[in-house]
Amino acid sequence: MRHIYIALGSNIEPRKQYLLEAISLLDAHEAIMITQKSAIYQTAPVGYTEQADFLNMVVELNTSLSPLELLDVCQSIERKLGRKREIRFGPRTIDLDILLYHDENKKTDRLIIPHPRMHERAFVLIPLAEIAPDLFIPGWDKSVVAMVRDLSVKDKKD
Ligand SMILES: Nc1nc2nc(S)n(CCO)c2c(=O)[nH]1
Repeated sequence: MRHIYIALGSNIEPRKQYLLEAISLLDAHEAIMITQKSAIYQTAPVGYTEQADFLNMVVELNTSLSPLELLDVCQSIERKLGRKREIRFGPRTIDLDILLYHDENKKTDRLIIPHPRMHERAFVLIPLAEIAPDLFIPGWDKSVVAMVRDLSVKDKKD
């Protein structure tokens, strides 16, 4: 089965509501079907640390949309939920990042898949391992996968 994974994040209240609304907007799209949702994890900000904690999660979906068509839908949901791109890595109402699109590799000025920073982000890897424990991620060794899978059990928030 071919799968697509999207990471979601929010650190402007009401964070959980923004996550749930984004998922419902994705699932309401006629060409998108959400097939799995991770738990929601509260995570300390990485990169730009002078901001509030995030709520993060990952969803698995199937779609007939192309990667760029899916990106257009994600960006329209971000706009609809009030995403303002003031500070590049700053606070946001909602963030939707395409992580993996089947086994496609794509590098354009709009979209790079697999997501170029997913391998260094526990706030992505832990929810992803929770819903796709057997996913083979190039560049990962088994010990990392086992550690991340253990963490995903311990750190679930709800
Ligand atoms: N914990 C955490 N830190 C982050 N830093 C940035 S930028 N972001 C936005 C990622 O696109 C996050 C995030 O979603 N979660």
